[in-house]
Amino acid sequence: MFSWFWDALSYLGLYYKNAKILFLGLDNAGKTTLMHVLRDDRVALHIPTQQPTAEEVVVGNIRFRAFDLGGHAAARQIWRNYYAKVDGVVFLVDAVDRERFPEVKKELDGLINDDMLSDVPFLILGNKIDMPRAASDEELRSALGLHHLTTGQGSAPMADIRPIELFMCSVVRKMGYAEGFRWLSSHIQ
Ligand SMILES: Nc1nc2c(ncn2[C@@H]2O[C@H](COP(=O)(O)OP(=O)(O)OP(=O)(O)O)[C@@H](O)[C@H]2O)c(=O)[nH]1
Ligand SMILES: [Mg+2]
Repeated sequence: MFSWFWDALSYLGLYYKNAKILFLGLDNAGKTTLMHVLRDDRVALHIPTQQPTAEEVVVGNIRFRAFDLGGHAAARQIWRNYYAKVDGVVFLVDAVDRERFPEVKKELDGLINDDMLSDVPFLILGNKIDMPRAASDEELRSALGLHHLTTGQGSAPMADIRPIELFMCSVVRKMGYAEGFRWLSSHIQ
């Protein structure tokens, strides 16, 4: 209802949704790099994240409170502490590191099947496509078993279906993730 009104406001940059999103994924996937590109519009060097950090970032018409959680095995133990009242998950994958695809799949399956996240949209970002060896969209879908899980890149709300979709990107080249965030924002109430 009145969607033209909200569209007009967001066009003018006057209306922001507020959303809590989590940046998850294995260590070295690019979560902190993405966080800083969104916040400062620049690529900085990062050491592996030890302590979770929260930042306010604005993408399109959404003001996100984004939580950057470490991805190494010990850090994954505390991911669950952040699941309450989450509006969206951004799950980053290093598309170059094929050896770890099984480990990625295991973690992603665990998240997708977690009761606390059962209504939460998942934006999966296949990162580092600036590297020539990076897996293609198709290869990554196969490796992660996404073919029967993803719900399409359209923005139309789907009744009773939890949105999950893969977008390929390069955070350092600032390519691809904006489409993903636009998709995610269209699925956050
Ligand atoms: N080639 C390439 N490298 C990237 C890209 N994004 C991130 N990286 C590199 O990947 C490495 C890991 O990035 P981080 O952002 O620290 O990864 P993280 O997911 O925060 O890792 P943890 O904090 O350990 O969980 C860094 O060397 C980044 O420069 C990208 O789009 N392309
Ligand atoms: Mg990090």
